[in-house]
Amino acid sequence: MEKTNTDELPLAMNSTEKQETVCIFGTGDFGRSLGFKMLQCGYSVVFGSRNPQMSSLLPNGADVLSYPEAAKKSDIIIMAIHREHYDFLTELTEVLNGKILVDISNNLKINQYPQSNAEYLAQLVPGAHVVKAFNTVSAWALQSGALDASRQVFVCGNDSKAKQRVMNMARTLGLTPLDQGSLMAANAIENYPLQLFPMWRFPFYLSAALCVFFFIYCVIREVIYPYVYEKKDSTFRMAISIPNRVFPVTALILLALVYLPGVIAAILQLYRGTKYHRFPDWLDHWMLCRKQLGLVALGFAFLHVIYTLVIPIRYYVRWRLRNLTITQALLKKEDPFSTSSAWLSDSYVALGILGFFLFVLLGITSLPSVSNAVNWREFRFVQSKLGYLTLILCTAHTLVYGGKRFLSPSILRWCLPAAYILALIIPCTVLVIKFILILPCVDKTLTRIRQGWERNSSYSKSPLNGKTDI
Ligand SMILES: Cc1cc2nc3c(=O)[nH]c(=O)nc-3n(C[C@H](O)[C@H](O)[C@H](O)COP(=O)(O)OP(=O)(O)OC[C@H]3O[C@@H](n4cnc5c(N)ncnc54)[C@H](O)[C@@H]3O)c2cc1C
Ligand SMILES: NC(=O)C1=CN([C@@H]2O[C@H](COP(=O)(O)OP(=O)(O)OC[C@H]3O[C@@H](n4cnc5c(N)ncnc54)[C@H](OP(=O)(O)O)[C@@H]3O)[C@@H](O)[C@H]2O)C=CC1
Ligand code: HEM
Ligand SMILES: [Fe+3]
Repeated sequence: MEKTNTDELPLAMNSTEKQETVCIFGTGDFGRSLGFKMLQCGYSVVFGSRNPQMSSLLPNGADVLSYPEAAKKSDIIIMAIHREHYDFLTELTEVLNGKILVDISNNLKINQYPQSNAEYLAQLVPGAHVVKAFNTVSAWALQSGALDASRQVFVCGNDSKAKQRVMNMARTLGLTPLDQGSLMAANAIENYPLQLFPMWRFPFYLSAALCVFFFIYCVIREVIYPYVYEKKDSTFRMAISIPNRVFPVTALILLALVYLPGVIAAILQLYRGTKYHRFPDWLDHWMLCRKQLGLVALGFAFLHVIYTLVIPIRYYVRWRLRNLTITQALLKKEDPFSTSSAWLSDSYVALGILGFFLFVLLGITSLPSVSNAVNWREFRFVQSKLGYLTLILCTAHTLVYGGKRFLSPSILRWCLPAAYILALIIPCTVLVIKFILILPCVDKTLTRIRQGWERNSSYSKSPLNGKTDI
């Protein structure tokens, strides 16, 4: 067998091999935790410190030397120091020449400095190979082993051999390295741990805006309008009746907004006749947060279901039923049974239940443990095909709920239609466009565009590239 190259180190080190020595600059929280983990994983660790004698609490088995002495012991040095203290490294440029310097630092604010910490380090020590890594792992998690949320390590650097070594080291520590390219990516990697739920922000604000809008809308229609015309106090509706309109309406609109970018993208591709043009930024961003939009929608659907379950125990509902019965008894008048009403009522509830079941299924498949267990086709089947079926069922649930009242002018109050009519606009639009997109003639063109065919390109017509299917 050939000699093992350290650049392609196996996942765990072979016990017959000499232990690889890693130097860690800084004996603070992160340096100590990383050193402890590295010793556990079979590395030999040398710390560099300003006061080698004073350093306490260091893991057993690690050596502590002065910074220049420690640097000499290893060709890979982890900088567990804050950026603000990097300047002393300029005095060590000679000993650091040709070494791999791993920058693990984070800042306190996004884009705090014009230059990323890793690029600044590379500028301070031009002879070294700087690799950015480990900044998304917390010192606490490294020591306690609770790495659930932070097993991923983003790595970038200009020297691919140096980067490979750091990635192998991450794997040996039980982490998952993700190559992010050259050192130019360091800025994004440094900003990453400072972001607060970036993908959730748009769905969160959007759903909050929808809720506020529909709440005010329903209060105007169902509280202020009866008060103005009948002097009736309906404020109690704000506790259950109105939320049970606002939440399902928001859920339905958000669900439709999950599938709207897909149809907009398809229309753009058809219009441009190619898939090789970038989508506008807003569409890209929207596509990327569909999962979060969908999960927020599921949350609102859950609220609707819970609010619906309590309808029979509400005082107002029981009072109305009792009164209706007594009035009918007094008048000796009976409502005839209406089969069509029974059908309408049962159908809309059944459609709601089936829609909710598929909605939950979509939510379950988005759990990483489930989505990792299905292949790409299965995932797409559930998310795309069953997703559309969910949208159809929920839209039908609302349409049938509207039923006969739909077109009657009595549901307009101050010219305002019922909230569910507004809620149906986007879902119906998405479903109609989707229906047009899956018509065989349109679908065929779209499929060809998505396979790389271009309407206005002489390249795609060339028999040489094998795409002669025009
Ligand atoms: C509760 C819930 C949970 C969700 N969880 C997730 C999740 O975990 N992950 C996630 O990504 N989304 C998730 N979503 C969002 C959504 O279900 C998916 O993004 C879904 O794939 C969107 O479907 P689409 O048909 O619009 O997809 P798109 O991928 O945008 O496709 C649009 C159409 O183009 C076709 N198409 C797309 N790309 C190609 C191609 N390269 N070649 C040929 N045809 C193509 C498809 O067949 C489809 O008909 C979730 C939604 C909900 C409601
Ligand atoms: N703590 C964490 O969870 C994480 C930290 N990081 C990053 O790791 C780096 C270190 O963080 P952390 O260990 O928490 O910080 P600490 O303040 O605990 O440790 C920093 C160490 O830097 C050394 N140092 C070198 N020069 C100086 C100087 N002039 N003044 C002060 N200290 C100096 C010191 O070691 P000595 O006294 O031995 O010289 C000190 O212990 C930071 O860049 C941080 O962003 C990244 C991810 C997570
Ligand atoms: C177990 C599943 C479900 C049941 C039992 C159910 C039941 C109901 C009931 C009883 C109503 C009438 C409420 C009222 O009279 O005020 C209603 C309305 C409505 N439902 Fe559902 N539903 C379910 C799931 C869903 C889902 C998943 C959605 C969509 C995301 C949805 C969207 C709506 C909408 C938009 C309305 C109209 C709200 C209004 O303006 O009053 N429902 N549902
Ligand atoms: Fe080199």
